[in-house]
Amino acid sequence: MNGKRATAFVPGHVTAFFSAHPAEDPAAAGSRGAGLTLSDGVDVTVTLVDDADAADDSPVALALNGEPATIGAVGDVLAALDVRARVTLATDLPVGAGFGVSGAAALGTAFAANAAADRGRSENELVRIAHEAEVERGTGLGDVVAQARGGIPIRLEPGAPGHGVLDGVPAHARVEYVTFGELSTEDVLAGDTAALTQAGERALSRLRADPRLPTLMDASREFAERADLLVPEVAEAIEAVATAGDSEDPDGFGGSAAMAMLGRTVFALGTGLSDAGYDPAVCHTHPAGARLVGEAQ
Ligand SMILES: Nc1ncnc2c1ncn2[C@@H]1O[C@H](COP(=O)(O)OP(=O)(O)OP(=O)(O)O)[C@@H](O)[C@H]1O
Ligand SMILES: CC(C)(CO)[C@@H](O)C(=O)[O-]
Repeated sequence: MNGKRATAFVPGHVTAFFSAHPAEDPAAAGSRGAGLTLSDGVDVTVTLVDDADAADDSPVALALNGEPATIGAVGDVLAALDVRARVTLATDLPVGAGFGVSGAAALGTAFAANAAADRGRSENELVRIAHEAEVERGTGLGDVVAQARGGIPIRLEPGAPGHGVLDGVPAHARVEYVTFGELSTEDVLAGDTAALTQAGERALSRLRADPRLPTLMDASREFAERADLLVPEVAEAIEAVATAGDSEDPDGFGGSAAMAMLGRTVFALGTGLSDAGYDPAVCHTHPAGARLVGEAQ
């Protein structure tokens, strides 16, 4: 066992709306759209494994909150960096429910493997490697670049650094969320995305004209309906938050909830879900992007 290890933290990311932009080159493929990065995220620890200790040819043994798991993009990132490792993910976020856990796992693995194995790659190179892996696995299009940036990212042009262009909504907010279950990103992206992309482009125009959080939330609600992605439990919660209104909310965000893409998840600003009688998880928008948090021999 080599034992060298490093840990990275990657914020969660809920997409408020998006349009899909496939391309042959995975670095050029991606999405336009906007979302919130979250202080709830994923701690990714990469521990190097000697060739002699590896049980088989696979570059990775992955554990998610202590249980064995498979996230294809993680193995692809290690292969791209020519690293064999054990990867452990620790997170409070639900998986497969619209929080970008697969993107966080890929990006955190890139940062931590580069540090543990001293690969000498730059941040843009590591973001590109993670983005390509995520796109090729069909588990996300824009989460990685958003999670590398932090804040409230607007994805103006799709793709990895060198292709994509990012902006942001200059704001900070308390965020509440409730998850009713998973929605497969792979299935939605593999289907017909024409209506979704039209709705996503419209939402982006609205946010570019008025880059404020209430507009982001409103554009997100309209997108979910137009793209026909709204699921009944989420629609009910959005309605309940709107009905509970804004009188109790010191941040002035009362009544504002939307659906996280792509999951059976509702997120709200301020105290929207608590005011509506739900028992949400609570976090904040995250001011910064993915970062290394520790290295050890
Ligand atoms: N316990 C688990 N539940 C769901 N998916 C899991 C689990 N363990 C591993 N996975 C893998 O994690 C990945 C989840 O990716 P998916 O893109 O659906 O969700 P996500 O990244 O959490 O959210 P988003 O919808 O924002 O992309 C898949 O590759 C799936 O195979
Ligand atoms: C496709 C997606 C909604 C999956 O979470 C996300 O990666 C995005 O916004 O591109």
